[in-house]
Amino acid sequence: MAVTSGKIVQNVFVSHCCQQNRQSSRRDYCAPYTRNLLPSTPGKLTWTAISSMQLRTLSIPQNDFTNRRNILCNASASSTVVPFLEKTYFLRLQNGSDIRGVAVDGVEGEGVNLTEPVAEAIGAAFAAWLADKKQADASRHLRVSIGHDSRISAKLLQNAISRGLAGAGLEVVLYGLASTPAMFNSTLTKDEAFLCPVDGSIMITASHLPFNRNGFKFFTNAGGLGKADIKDILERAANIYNQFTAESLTNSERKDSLSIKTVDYMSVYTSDLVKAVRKAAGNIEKPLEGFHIVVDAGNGAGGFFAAKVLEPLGAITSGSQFLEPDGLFPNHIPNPEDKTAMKAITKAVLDNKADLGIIFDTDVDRSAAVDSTGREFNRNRLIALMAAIVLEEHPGTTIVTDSVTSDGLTTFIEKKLGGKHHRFKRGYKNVIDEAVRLNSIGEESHLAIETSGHGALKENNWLDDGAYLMVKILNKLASARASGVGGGSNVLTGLIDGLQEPAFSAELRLKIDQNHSDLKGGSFREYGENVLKHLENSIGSDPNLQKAPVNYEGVRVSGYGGWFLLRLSLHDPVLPLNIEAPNNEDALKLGLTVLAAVKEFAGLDTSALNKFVES
Ligand SMILES: O=P(O)(O)OC[C@H]1O[C@H](O)[C@H](O)[C@@H](O)[C@@H]1O
Repeated sequence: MAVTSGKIVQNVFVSHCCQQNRQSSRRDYCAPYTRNLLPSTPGKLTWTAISSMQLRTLSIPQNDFTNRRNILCNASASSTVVPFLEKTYFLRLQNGSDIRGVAVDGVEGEGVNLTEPVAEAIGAAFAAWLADKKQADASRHLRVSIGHDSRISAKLLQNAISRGLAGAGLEVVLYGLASTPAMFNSTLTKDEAFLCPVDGSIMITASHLPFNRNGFKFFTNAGGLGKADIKDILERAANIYNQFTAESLTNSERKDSLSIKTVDYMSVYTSDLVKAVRKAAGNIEKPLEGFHIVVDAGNGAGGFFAAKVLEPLGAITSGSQFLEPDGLFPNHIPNPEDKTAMKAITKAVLDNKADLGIIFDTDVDRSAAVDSTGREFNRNRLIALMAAIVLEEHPGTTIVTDSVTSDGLTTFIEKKLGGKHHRFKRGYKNVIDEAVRLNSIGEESHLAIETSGHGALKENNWLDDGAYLMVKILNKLASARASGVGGGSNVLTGLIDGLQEPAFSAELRLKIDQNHSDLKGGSFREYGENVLKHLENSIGSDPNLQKAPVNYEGVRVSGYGGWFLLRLSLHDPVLPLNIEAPNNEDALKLGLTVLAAVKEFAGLDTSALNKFVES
């Protein structure tokens, strides 16, 4: 079964797809949606068909529309069109500090908006942004690396974005199937044989999202680009796109002169991981000899970890699963936050009587592990484990985490490990930036980590790297072995002894209906903020509840031996509600408190919470 967020519908192709209604200011026309499932011809733009699903009714002022080039209505192998697109179309592709969109047709209600010409314009826009940033003059050719995960739209988007970059005079280096952290790493690696360091890097991925989505993450040696940079790039892309002509997109002379090279960079990245474990074990060649470690890559890009990292270190990897890239993700969503995914790796560990299981998300910036008894090291437990490892190396250091971490984790970090827990906001970029900020004002921090499985260490240039988190765990196994401590993954399990875990823990996601009249035309964010304000006011007078004295996101409240946090999702029109409590009854009391406060907001879908309190 493919991973989808909606129903898969059959593609229906039509040849007469477009009716230009010159009398109307609302027009049905062929949006520039390409049929992305066809094999790509590098360097060639081919619009072969447009599906009926891709017909859009967009509100375009008549003049703007007619001032643009002709819209060809018979989609066929020879017809290429470049319809005008509003700037808002591009800005809607922004997802926090990433670009994300629908790249593949086939899910009902999700029309393709990340097309090849849009990707080409984004490539050219990144080129212009980078040139400004690096203040490069025309004599210096900037170099950009491009990698991708296993998604079926990867190659088409890679070719399109490469054309945009190379067409702007940059040197493009293709890495093929790669991980997001490897891409950032390529801006730091000093090895001219591999054309490194690059000035900028792009990962084509939509992380753990369904198969039809895709997107871009951008890096320079200063780290991942932030929200303001992405907005800037998308605004530039809109201008560039609207200057494209069908001829400029298909000009083969221009394409032949582009500088696009291919390099096996993943071999550099993986050998760095191998070296890190060997070094930590006292320069032993095979420090994991005899350990049986199974990997589940969920058919994403992380399959390399078994053959290129674990095996050279001496580990047995038989029983590893879903290592082959398959962009339809036929086995489970590659995401350590997903229950089915965690069940799959746990089963693999138990079935194979392995010492350890390791699981990654699609682009390998999230990870989790499972010990030999099937106990999961994910969410708060993964943070506790990493905090224990890092605090052994850096006593007293501050551990920065996301906002949905448990009270038990704070007690563990502060009372058992002697560190400081700084619970910040959700979002890997937020926690990393906060850790960097703390260091800059003199508060030492060595670890920024989320319950989602994202994590970054100061020693690793604050690279958000799921594979490196696992390397730290492997180091612990290897060094315990080197110092004569046996027992496989017991050494890891022992590190989180004393972590208190709630009997009840749940996350409910309450959707905001953006079209609801209660929003009065305002944004979902504004509406969500109002819900939060109302909740905050309503709990003020309840003696059973205490607002968290320090809180950076949403409304976090303790009471009935547990806590809840209601906050706005980073990207979606959703208010995620986390509840932890010592038992179901107390969890219910917390749920009822929230429900009483939010039920009057008609634009908020509280059905998940209703269901919870009724059950
Ligand atoms: O706010 P949410 O909807 O829970 O999403 C939060 C998540 O968004 C993205 O996936 C980010 O990459 C994660 O770092 C973050 O944890």
